[in-house]
Amino acid sequence: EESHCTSVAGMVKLLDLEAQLIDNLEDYAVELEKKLQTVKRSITSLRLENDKARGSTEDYLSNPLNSFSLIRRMNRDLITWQLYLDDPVGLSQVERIQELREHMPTHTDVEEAVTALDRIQNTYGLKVPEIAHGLLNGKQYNVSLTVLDTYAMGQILFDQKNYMAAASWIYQTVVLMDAFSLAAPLEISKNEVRMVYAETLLKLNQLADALKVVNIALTDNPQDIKLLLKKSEIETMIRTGTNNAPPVKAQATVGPTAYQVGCRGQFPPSADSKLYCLYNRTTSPFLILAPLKMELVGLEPYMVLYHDVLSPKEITELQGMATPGLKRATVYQASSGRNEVVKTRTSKVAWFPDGYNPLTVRLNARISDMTGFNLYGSEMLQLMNYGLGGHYDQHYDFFNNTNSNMTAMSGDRIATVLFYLTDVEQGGATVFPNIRKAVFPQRGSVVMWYNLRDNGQIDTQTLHAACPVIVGSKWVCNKWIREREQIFSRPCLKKRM
Ligand SMILES: O=C(O)CCC(=O)C(=O)O
Ligand SMILES: [Fe+2]
Repeated sequence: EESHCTSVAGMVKLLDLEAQLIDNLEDYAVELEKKLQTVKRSITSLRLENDKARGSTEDYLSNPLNSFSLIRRMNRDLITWQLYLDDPVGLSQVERIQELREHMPTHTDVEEAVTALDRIQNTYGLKVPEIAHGLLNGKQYNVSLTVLDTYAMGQILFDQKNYMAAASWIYQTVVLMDAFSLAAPLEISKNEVRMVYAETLLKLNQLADALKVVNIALTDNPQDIKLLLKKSEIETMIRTGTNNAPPVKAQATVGPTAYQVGCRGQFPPSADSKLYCLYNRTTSPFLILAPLKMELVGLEPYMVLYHDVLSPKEITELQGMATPGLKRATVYQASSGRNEVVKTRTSKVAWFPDGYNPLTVRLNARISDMTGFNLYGSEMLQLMNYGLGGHYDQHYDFFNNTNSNMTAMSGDRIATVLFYLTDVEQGGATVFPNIRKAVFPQRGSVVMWYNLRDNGQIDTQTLHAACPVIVGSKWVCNKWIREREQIFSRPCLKKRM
């Protein structure tokens, strides 16, 4: 599975593909036009001859040449016409669509895109009508959804049994239908949508509302059998107090979770006076020559932010290196002992060995300078690009030492270094809900934190997540540093727990 929507860079080729589809449709129109012109031209000359004859039928037919010609064309030409009309237009274009379909997004891609948009809505507490009109998290964009978009959202959320969300999107579709006129073959009927809306309300046990919707539809189409049947079905349900839908849980009215608050940029600013900014000239000798702007973000866990670490040229080179090889990111699953594609991490990644090229060598040297860690035995550099609503749900980067096959060689992930290659217009923060810290991507900056405590134990305060991107193409470069090589630079300290 290609999983198109999980990286912005990976979706670029879709636009190219769409252009090919449009060209193909145009070729089809040209073919159709040619045939149409042929038919029209023949009609003119045929009618001319026929009119002339009918002006003086006897005279016309007395001439042997006329009557011969009439007999001949009504037999032989007619057969030719029949064959011509029967010959399908644009078969090669129809075949071309079939070929192109292989590279097109699948139903699974659409489902993933629906889930992503729903995720953006939930995480940031957005309203469906606002999204539909291009108002995203308080910012108006010059783009809006069509009724086909909102209808697909509703239908697929319905199929996923997310009836609450489905109802909002289908209601939005009913509302939008007054303003939209769809052209064949893509038109949908208002009745069909109302019927689906009623069906969704039934799933939510809102019988009276469902009946109202059916009644409104009936005023437009009093004779519609399906609607009449639905009406009596709902009336029976109301009378007998039965509904085959399972009871719905009341929508929780609790406020946003700490994670959601963080994603929305609503954690209070830190009042800790031990947190400050400085030029780091000490972590490694190189920093005496080239000190780095450092901001202490937190002490437990230790977390720092470096600014202006990557140059625009380096960023462009990194993106260029990664783009052709981007693959859906995976997560280590303890249950299977393998790395697997999961719904909780939607991005694409490309891995680069330390000595891949001069840039990776330089980058790794810079990581050592910033952290004081020896990277021998650490994991490869990961270059990641997030896509539509791309995120990484709350997780820890450490394996936890019970997991011996991943940690046997080089130990656990003592620290994480995360470079931000791009600014993200909206969303996409890295959030630490337990310590109530959120780091928003800034092109060229780096966040680094310790996943293990001084005594080598895992630090559960490092729980973190990549919030869904709302608008932007979020690129990060990640390095997971392993603990074994740090035995002398950061020995386990028994006394501090
Ligand atoms: O992209 C981010 O903001 C965080 C990524 C992350 O946590 C990870 O890759 O482990
Ligand atoms: Fe992480």
